[in-house]
Amino acid sequence: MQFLEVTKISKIQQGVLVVNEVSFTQQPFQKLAIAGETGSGKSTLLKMAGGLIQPDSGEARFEGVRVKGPLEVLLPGHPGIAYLSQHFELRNQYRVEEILAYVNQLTQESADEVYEICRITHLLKRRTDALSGGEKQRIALARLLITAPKLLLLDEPFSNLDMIHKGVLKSVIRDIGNDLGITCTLISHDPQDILSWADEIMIMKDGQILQQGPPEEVYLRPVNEYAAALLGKYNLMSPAQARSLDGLPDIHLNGRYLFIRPENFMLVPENGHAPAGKVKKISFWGSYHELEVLLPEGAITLRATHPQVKTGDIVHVSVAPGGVWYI
Ligand SMILES: Nc1ncnc2c1ncn2[C@@H]1O[C@H](COP(=O)(O)OP(=O)(O)OP(=O)(O)O)[C@@H](O)[C@H]1O
Repeated sequence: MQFLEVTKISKIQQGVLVVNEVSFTQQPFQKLAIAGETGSGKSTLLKMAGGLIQPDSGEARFEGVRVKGPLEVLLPGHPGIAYLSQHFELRNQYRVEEILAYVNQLTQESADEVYEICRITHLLKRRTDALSGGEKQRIALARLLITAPKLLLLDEPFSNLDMIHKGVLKSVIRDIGNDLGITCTLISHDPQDILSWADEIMIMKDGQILQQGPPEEVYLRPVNEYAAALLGKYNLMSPAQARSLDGLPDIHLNGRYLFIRPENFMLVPENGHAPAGKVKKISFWGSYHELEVLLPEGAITLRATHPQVKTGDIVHVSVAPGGVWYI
């Protein structure tokens, strides 16, 4: 029996097939992230998995039992599955502790642990109209967690949060998995949110799963340019442009496009093999610099920490072992 098993699930919205026969499974404690361009069907898929949207065909099974859609139950949703929407609402004019007490299904001790994990203990006496967006988000999350779900579906939880609140929420989500033993599924546009967190990434396009695999695999070996672009900057060199790299280890001019992430190019001393190029542009990104280097057959983007070069310099480049993929 699978923890969550979605089989050939589909949804038509206003005549458009927005989720198209999608199947996937999730194991207990497996951190699953879903990425995809806006409108690719991520939310619709998760809501169907959580019993919040009625599928037109196919089904989701949670711990072996079919998840009923909203047309089949009085109160939409599944008691074991919590869904944190992008558009959550907290009722105004209440104190935080009142809102939480209303839904709490845990012992006070366990609820207090949830409040600690969600970093909201200091907010319990506050009124809900006296909270920042990030604080509201964490309270909405705590409110779901004290209903004792086994699976938590997080739909773009980081949107509209600044770096500080985002950092706090990321720690909260990590602790939810580790300390509360709740399995999480996360939708996010931002590669920084999912690459270091997920065990498995699912890339969606046009209502279907385009690629699925561990973060490193999806990041370094995308099936196409769309999947490549979702997870960060990249170089895609046509067979003609790739001739600039002829002679470097691991480079095979096989008529396909060469895919290389910027950090997999390296600046190296002249060695007779490494192609030379002129530094066209340097930009500072905090923990690294990004260089645009003009090779004989086209420009590449590479990342370097503390590069001792300036615009106009001639540099030599190589490719890190395992850093080349062919699309
Ligand atoms: N209730 C609805 N009625 C009509 N169309 C809908 C409805 N809900 C979603 N859609 C459409 O279905 C498609 C998929 O929407 P969905 O919200 O699942 O995508 P998404 O990948 O989560 O997008 P985003 O990242 O912008 O949230 C979109 O084209 C959207 O406009």
